[in-house]
Amino acid sequence: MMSFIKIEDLKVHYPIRSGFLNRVTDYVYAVDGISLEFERGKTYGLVGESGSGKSTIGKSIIGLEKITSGKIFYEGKDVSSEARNRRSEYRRNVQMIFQDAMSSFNPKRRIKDVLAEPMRNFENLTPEEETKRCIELLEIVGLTEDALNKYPHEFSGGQRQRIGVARAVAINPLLVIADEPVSALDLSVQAQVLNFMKRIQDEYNISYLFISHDLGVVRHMCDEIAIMYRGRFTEYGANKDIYQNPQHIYTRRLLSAIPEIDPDNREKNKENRIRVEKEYQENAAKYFTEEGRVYDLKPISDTHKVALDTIEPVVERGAV
Ligand SMILES: Nc1ncnc2c1ncn2[C@@H]1O[C@H](COP(=O)(O)OP(=O)(O)OP(=O)(O)O)[C@@H](O)[C@H]1O
Repeated sequence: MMSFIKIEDLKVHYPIRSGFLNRVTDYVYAVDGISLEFERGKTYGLVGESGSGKSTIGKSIIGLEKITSGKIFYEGKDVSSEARNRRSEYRRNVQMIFQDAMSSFNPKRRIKDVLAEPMRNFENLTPEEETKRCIELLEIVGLTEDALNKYPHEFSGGQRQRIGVARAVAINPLLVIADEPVSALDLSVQAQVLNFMKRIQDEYNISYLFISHDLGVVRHMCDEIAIMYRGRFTEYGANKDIYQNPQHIYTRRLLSAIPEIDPDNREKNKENRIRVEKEYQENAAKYFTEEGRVYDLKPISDTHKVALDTIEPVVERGAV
């Protein structure tokens, strides 16, 4: 299948300023050379600990963050500079769901206006058509028409997140970036929101870039998964490969840290964790540079899966 969006060697380096003259003294290599392709109807997971650069990737794709270098292609066309233009064709097709819909919605606007905003920006609908579409969207995410005239604070966290999902798909985009869409919700509500996301995906053939630090949720949602560490992918592959046959020591370490629910397996799990941690401590030098950054990874197959023997030390760092 052909990809419709292609990210090529994306870098976002933030300058760190210090001293009396406020000079740039160093950079945060928030995103440090990642490549990714999106196909229709698939879910791509970005996992990694806090600060690994997940949100920065999402924000760069949707044009909220200025990219330092690299390119974004949409249907084969270089849109790297268009990504920041909120009215561009590319931006119409890329929407976002934030972690906390409450803070991303204007509290003084009714749900109808929240939902209709993307339609007003990109489509010429009559007021009747607009209302009809809003009601349809609410129904898809399990809410009723009477929500239209209410304000964001009148809804629970889960309901607001569902409204966020409805808003993101209001104009039928190709890609929705979901940055920790359920992390702020109770477990039972999480499942509900995730199920709505899946249903909408089936209905509209949407692709998701699903950003999360929760490996359980990612396993449930994603077809392909990238494991991030300090701005780079340590490993990228199909869900099954990542969970059943992780190649990189960092991936194995992350997976071994998932709490074991089944009491029968708890002891085995603990032993595994100790073994992986020992392996990690002994071998980290092979996989990370002295500054703790990941060595360059060479894609070896269609799914870009990383094999350890292809990891080579980086000789020269590409600074900004
Ligand atoms: N505007 C900024 N200026 C300077 N540094 C920044 C800026 N935004 C992010 N960073 C830094 O870039 C790195 C990556 O941040 P990012 O938010 O992308 O990580 P993340 O993996 O999404 O983490 P989290 O899960 O905590 O959201 C972090 O070290 C962060 O401190």
